[in-house]
Amino acid sequence: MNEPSVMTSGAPGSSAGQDVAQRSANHAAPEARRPPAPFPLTVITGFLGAGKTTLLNRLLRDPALSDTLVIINEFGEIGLDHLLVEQAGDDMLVMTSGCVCCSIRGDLITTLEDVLRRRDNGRITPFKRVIIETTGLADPAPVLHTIMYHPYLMLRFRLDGVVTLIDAVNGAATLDAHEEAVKQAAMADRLVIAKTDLLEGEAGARASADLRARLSRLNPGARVIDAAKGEATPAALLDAGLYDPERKTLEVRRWLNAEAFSQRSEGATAHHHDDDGEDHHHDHGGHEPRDVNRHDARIRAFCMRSDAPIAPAAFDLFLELLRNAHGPSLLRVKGIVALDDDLSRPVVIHGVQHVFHPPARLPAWPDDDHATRIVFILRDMDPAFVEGMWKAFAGVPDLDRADAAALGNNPLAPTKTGLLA
Ligand SMILES: Nc1nc2c(ncn2[C@@H]2O[C@H](COP(=O)(O)OP(=O)(O)OP(=O)(O)O)[C@@H](O)[C@H]2O)c(=O)[nH]1
Repeated sequence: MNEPSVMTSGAPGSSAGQDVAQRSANHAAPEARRPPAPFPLTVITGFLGAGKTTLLNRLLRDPALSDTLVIINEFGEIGLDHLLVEQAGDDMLVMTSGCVCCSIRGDLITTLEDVLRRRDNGRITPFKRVIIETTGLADPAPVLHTIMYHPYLMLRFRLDGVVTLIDAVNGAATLDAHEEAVKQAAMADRLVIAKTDLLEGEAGARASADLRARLSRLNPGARVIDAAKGEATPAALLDAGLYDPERKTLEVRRWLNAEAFSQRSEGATAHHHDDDGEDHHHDHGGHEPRDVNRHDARIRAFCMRSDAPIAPAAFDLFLELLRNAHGPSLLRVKGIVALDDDLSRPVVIHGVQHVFHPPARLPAWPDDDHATRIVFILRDMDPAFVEGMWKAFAGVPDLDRADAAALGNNPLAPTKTGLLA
């Protein structure tokens, strides 16, 4: 059986290539020594009034979610949304101490630790899944960081996915006006458009198609779902993570969805879909915001593909540099990477801003394509910069750029004993 916790186990900051196969082998250990499987955790986000509570209400009526614990975060003193969610009691927690992206992060840790303790001690219904509904103003990143980085929570929870609600009527205006809304859409695994039933006639159909196209440009890898058409089912929204509990396998291809992104390959002419939806065979350099969708113009989504395997140490450095120097720009990074120490066993990576799961080694490639593929959703960052950095660390020759050997073995670099030593 494959390791279900591939993306959630291991210590923060550990180096590339932690061995999933080895940890899978641990599964042969007696039942008592097995760590409990981590609970899938879904984050539902979306701007104020987008339809989060309505969707949650509908989902909770489905028997597939009967063992779900819901945590609702409220902005402000009094939580009201729990009055709207029809199912209450043990399975529902309302956090009222503030916005999830600011003061509440510590509270979220305490809440999650507390529910685990109560569950482990048999004091609450044994939930099998957790859904967090964030306030409409929330940046989803800190919630994701909580379970990707906290040493205990990352053992007990695995991020199943981020579901972002967008209002079909006000969504475009909200995206124009609020950068947070764009970030929520760019970070999603599933994009749910609510209220399409309120759109009428040809103009409505056009507005709906425009919104879909805009969301797909912002976040090509996320599936777009129409709630009013009944598409927002548990099957469509849940189990969006790397681990497929149904098949008990790692669904790397589905999770990565690299095919949905425009590709940038080493040696090829830079090529990506820009925010205006046109293909461009050149780069725009600094990517200054320049059109009406000024927030969208800051987002760049692309897949970097490389046939050159990289040394584990060089890959660690590449990730470290990206994380430390450009963390705020990395809205979402997912990838499968060929390391040159073992070409048959790639590593998977997953990052949200400066927080990355420890890279985890897979027992084998998921398909015949053995190239490195990393999908990036960047804000205020040029894809060409990331690609250039990759080429430098992977040792891919490029015009006007020092290669890895030159970077690491420069005879003119200062030494302790001076240049003539
Ligand atoms: N017609 C229609 N109305 C909807 C739909 N989804 C939500 N609504 C309505 O939109 C309003 C806001 O929905 P909520 O589910 O409360 O939105 P929310 O995102 O939880 O709102 P906040 O918690 O305030 O951020 C409510 O009046 C809902 O009845 C939909 O698909 N169609």
